[in-house]
Amino acid sequence: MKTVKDYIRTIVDFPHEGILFRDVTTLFADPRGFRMCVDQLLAPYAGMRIDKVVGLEARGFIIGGAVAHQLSTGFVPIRKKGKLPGQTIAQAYTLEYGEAVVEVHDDAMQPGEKVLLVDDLLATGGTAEAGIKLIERLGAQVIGCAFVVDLPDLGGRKKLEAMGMDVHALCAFEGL
Ligand SMILES: O=P(O)(O)OC[C@H]1O[C@H](OP(=O)(O)OP(=O)(O)O)[C@H](O)[C@@H]1O
Ligand SMILES: Nc1ncnc2[nH]cnc12
Repeated sequence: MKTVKDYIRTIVDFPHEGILFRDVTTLFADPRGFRMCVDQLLAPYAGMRIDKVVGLEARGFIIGGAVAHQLSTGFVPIRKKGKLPGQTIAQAYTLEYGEAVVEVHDDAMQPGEKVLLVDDLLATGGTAEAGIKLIERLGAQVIGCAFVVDLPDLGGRKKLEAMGMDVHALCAFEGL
């Protein structure tokens, strides 16, 4: 039987030379693959209190919406700067290939709420770290960080675990 990893395609030299881009669109496009992905992302959190699922732009929205629907929770987007219409708080971060700022609506989570953070891929962990900081600045608590892909050589898992986070990933690719 195919695994989640089997559905993920690798594109060489995208978006820059030297990057092996792990493309989850082929996983999301397959009905068995997408269901397997959502079910496996959720499995470790069975029976736990989760008030909100937070997804990181852009591919984290695809998974996060499906996960939130399955859990019957609300969904909150963390977006790149300038996209959210209401009052926001912002957090800067560095990426594998660049720098950026992410934002969340300042009323999107309440103090004490339990949050599951989801994204397609963990590389340096900069994006997820920025997301965690935004969630914590609103007084909510990250009970888990779930990813489809981990790139362990880029150190994201270690960074998040050093912050005390519980990290769950469905598969890993060695190398950059
Ligand atoms: O662990 P990091 O080094 O922070 O990298 C991981 C992030 O990079 C990718 O998003 P990207 O910033 O390319 O945005 P996109 O999903 O909008 O294309 C990926 O979807 C993660 O969000
Ligand atoms: N190698 C990679 N493949 C896909 N998305 C990424 N985001 C950061 N690094 C990536």
